[in-house]
Amino acid sequence: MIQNLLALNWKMNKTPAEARAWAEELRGKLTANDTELAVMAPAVALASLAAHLPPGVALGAQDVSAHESGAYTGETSAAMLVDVGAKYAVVGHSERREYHHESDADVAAKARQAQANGLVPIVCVGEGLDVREKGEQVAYTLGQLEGSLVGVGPEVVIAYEPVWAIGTGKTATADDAEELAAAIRDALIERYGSDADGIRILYGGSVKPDNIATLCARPNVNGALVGGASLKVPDVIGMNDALK
Ligand SMILES: O=C[C@H](O)COP(=O)(O)O
Repeated sequence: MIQNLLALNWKMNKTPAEARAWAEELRGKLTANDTELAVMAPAVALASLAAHLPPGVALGAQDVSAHESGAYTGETSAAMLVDVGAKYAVVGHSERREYHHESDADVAAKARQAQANGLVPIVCVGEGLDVREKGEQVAYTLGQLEGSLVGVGPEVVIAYEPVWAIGTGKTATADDAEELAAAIRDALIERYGSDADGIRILYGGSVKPDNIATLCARPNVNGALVGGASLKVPDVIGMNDALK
């Protein structure tokens, strides 16, 4: 049995003070279940969250540099993220791929750097609407996965996020999510053999308290990467409770 991961991606929302208020509101409201909860916060809010998150809630970054250290203005290294208490780093989110032109090779380099420093990369893949309309979502997503995992070990989380479902209110059906998650699982088994058994595959794209249970009930979907619904504590409690 793979433990579900509820990964909250705040994107570019919440100042450190707002992050602290969110963490304090969450305290005492979380009921124990078998789901791991993790917050992917803006880099400047990580220290504040590390000090105020309820025990057991993990911390993550939304990106990480592909470089160890040095003259890379504006970047944050994996070692810095580990030092501030992060366990996870999202890499290859579709917004990074689109707005920052990150290639699969860039994503793989970031994932390798994360792993080299003890961070677990959450590698994002998923097709756009044009690909989906042509029915080529499986081949496209597996191609992205292959390129994004070059040299990357099995200590990884995969997030399948169809771009057409992100922030649009359009959710993939549970069948859509499972189709891709099962294909991703097969590719991971081919790549890692039995080491792939525990790899979590998340679904992301307009996940909310009222659809998360259905999406994550499928055998190959082991949690969710949530954007919009991660910002308000009652929604987070609702999603966490729905995964019981
Ligand atoms: O990282 C999260 C995804 O981009 C999904 O965002 P969303 O839940 O706002 O659709």
